[in-house]
Amino acid sequence: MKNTTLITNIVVKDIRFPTSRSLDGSDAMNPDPDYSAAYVILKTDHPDGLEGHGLTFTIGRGNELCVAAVKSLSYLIVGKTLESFTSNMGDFYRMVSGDSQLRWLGPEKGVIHLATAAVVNAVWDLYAKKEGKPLWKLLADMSPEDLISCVDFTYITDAITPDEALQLLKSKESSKQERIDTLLREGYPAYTTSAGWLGYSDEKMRRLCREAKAEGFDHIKIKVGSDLKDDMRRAAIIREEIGPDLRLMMDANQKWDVDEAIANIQQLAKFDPWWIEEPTSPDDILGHAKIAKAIAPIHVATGEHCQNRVMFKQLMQARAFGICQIDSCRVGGVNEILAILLMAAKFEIPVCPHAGGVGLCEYVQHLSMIDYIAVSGSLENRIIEYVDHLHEHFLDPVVIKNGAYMPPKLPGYSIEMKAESLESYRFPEGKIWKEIAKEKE
Ligand SMILES: C[C@H](O)[C@@H](O)[C@@H](O)[C@H](O)C(=O)O
Ligand SMILES: [Mg+2]
Repeated sequence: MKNTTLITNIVVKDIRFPTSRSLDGSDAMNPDPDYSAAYVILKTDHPDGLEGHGLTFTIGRGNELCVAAVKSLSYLIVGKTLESFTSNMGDFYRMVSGDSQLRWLGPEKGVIHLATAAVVNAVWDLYAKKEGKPLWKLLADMSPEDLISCVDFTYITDAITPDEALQLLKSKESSKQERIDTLLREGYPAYTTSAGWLGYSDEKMRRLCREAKAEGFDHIKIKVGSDLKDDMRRAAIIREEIGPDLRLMMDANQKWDVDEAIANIQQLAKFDPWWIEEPTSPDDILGHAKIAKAIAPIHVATGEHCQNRVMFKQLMQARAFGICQIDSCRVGGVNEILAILLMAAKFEIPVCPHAGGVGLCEYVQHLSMIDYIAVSGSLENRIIEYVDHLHEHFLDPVVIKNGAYMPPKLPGYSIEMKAESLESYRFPEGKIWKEIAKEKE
């Protein structure tokens, strides 16, 4: 029997969920998000019909641009074998992110990089399925040398060299099993954003806070950045519900200028936030550094719009944030995430992934788990975002127990959606969107 797997075709779908109707996911910058995915299926000649699935997250209009960008990248993938990629994952990443003509659209940022993430993650999903392991376990079973070979160190060697990274992984190697056992027993701690979306009424917020507490969450995030008076009022309600001991985080979704952020956070400080997220433009490294200095010991958190490892490097070098929020499909997929995890471990900055979107919880649980098992080796001040939306569309949805993510068991990257969901939510032809169009007529 041949043991190579040929990728015969890529299918790309524009999948959108009408979440703006219930204001799920709403924040000061994004008042009406429709959680969406440019969804990729790698078809293969594997006798069991193995497929690699991946997606990149957007919030509605423009999702078709990511779909088109995936189509542009597909010539790099189709007609090649999985094994030609997995024999050197670092070269594979450089090949996809470095195409001599497509690179002009980035490099490594914007729509082309979102599309890169969908494709790269689909290849990792296929790889993990072929090996019969969940992605976190596939990575956990790799030697330090193999993990390092997945990483593109281009432009980051001034922050971490391949040799330093290798030593870091080696120092954690002998104790990996203990941490795997901890995860299997207790899971990875989570926080919830589901109570604090900006569009929710006070009543709904109060009810969701109580539910979150009862479910075992001890960290809760709320949206701010609309109007300071209203932010203060909502923060007071939440504190009243959760009491003084639970940790409260605040997310401004890039609403403020630098000095405005400092002034507003100084007011909000009376509600004792643990971090303030995306206080200003995601591209403003020095602005974040100024804010971080002014508001300490409150931490600055950012990353969901941080476009690549080079930007993360600068945020770390400038001590511009205290919490690193990787996003599974904003940067170029698993390979680039590993680069960021390694830098964060070296700079001793906790990684708390962003997961407010469709499929992001399913993705990032694997990333935090590999961070704990093999890279940082720590759970201190580390917590994965959880949002309670759209999990029912996935074949292997996240399992939360007592406020913690339990390690996925099925092979792959947990991102495969049910066939019926892919059909019904296809934009604009799916049943759901046809109904919405009719209502509007
Ligand atoms: C539009 C989205 O729901 C965002 O509000 C969300 O990703 C958010 O920033 C988060 O931190 O989860
Ligand atoms: Mg956020």
